[in-house]
Amino acid sequence: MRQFIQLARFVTPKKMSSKKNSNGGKANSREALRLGPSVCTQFTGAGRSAIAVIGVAGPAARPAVMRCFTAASPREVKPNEIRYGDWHGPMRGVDDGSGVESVASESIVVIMRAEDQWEVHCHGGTAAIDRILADLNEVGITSVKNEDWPHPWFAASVGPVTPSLLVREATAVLTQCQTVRTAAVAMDQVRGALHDWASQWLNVADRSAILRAADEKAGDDRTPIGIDDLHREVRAILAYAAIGVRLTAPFRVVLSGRPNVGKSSLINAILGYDRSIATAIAGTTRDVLHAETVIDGLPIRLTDTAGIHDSGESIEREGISRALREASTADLVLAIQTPDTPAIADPASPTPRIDVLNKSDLLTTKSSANDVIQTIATTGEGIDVLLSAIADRLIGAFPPAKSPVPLNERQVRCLEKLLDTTEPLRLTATLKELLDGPA
Ligand SMILES: Nc1nc2c(ncn2[C@@H]2O[C@H](COP(=O)(O)OP(=O)(O)OP(=O)(O)O)[C@@H](O)[C@H]2O)c(=O)[nH]1
Ligand SMILES: [Mg+2]
Repeated sequence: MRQFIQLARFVTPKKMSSKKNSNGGKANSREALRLGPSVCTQFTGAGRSAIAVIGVAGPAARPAVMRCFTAASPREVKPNEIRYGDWHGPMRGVDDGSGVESVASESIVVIMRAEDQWEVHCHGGTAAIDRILADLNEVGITSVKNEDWPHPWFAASVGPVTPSLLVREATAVLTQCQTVRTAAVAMDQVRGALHDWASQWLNVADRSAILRAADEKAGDDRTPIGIDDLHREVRAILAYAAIGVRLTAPFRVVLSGRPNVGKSSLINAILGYDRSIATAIAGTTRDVLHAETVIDGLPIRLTDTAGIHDSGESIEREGISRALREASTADLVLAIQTPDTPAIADPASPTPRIDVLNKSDLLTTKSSANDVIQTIATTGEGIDVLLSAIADRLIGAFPPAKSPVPLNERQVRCLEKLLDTTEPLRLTATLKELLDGPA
């Protein structure tokens, strides 16, 4: 769709608050440019961050930014030069002769990457970001999702020159990651880890080398890569699928144990604030309660649950069955016990578990158990060791740097399809589908 965008009128902050334009209220920006579609998107991750980056691209990028932004210095904007100034939004009243409306402004930084590619760097809070995007929309710039970003320059600066669907999907996931560790895995895919792996195998399949290799005798140096290698690599990549497809969701860590062992006190000690009610009365927590935090760069959702015991009372029974359900679907269970209350977690359960001996201040003799972490929730003792153990357990499952990792169900399905065939034409089609979607 073609759009009309009015030419920017450059006004200093002082003039912004004046009641009349310098030409007596007659607008000098009525001249309109016929321009192609221009778009904007938020490049930085979801939630709050220190600084947010908004991309603006297209033929209307310059006039749109200039209509909303006044640089501190009136020098001409040059490519890649950082320009500091005020974002005041579109100056209403410029064209209707009523004078210019005074609007609150944000201090921001603008960088022109190319004539039609601009970045606005602003405060990372959602209010600032939403306001700038809304202002850009008002001057005719359309908001798009990251994966729909039509200008390859962002991905091109970090990944393959023409981003494949795979890389665009990774870029979209990257913007949703909330911690450094999860973002690093997504960033590796934006840089082309899975893309390059799939492209290399596509070359091999294209040349029908896989069939030849399958026919070669084992140990023949001329054809070191074959279908078995491909399938082995696919299985290794799929082993990271569980992490890759939920990089944007936190790991679920559930505290489980009998009543009164200190589950709620522990969650409060880990979080550093009183999220959960902890009292001396057994049966205080009756329902499931969640709290999000970050441990060693990993997004974690901690879950406090009702103490598990035989109960005849219906509300408590419901709380206990919810507690058991949460524990059975967790990424990690913290099985809490005390010197006088044993653990109840099922040792045969496949859910990874860390055993915690809380109320270790009540130990009458020193415990020699190495595989149990001792804590005193009420003083915070042992909490740092517990945090390291949680991170170690979860990070252990993380792919090493630069590993190809599938980030969504579509990618996982394509990889699984590769395991179902040895036929080069089908391999070629599936690798192409992995890279760029169905033909
Ligand atoms: N001495 C000692 N007391 C603790 C410790 N941790 C918790 N407590 C106390 O134990 C009591 C029970 O703590 P909670 O955190 O409510 O225990 P809970 O496991 O959540 O209990 P329910 O919600 O009833 O299942 C409270 O009085 C806490 O102050 C500890 O490490 N040492
Ligand atoms: Mg509790």
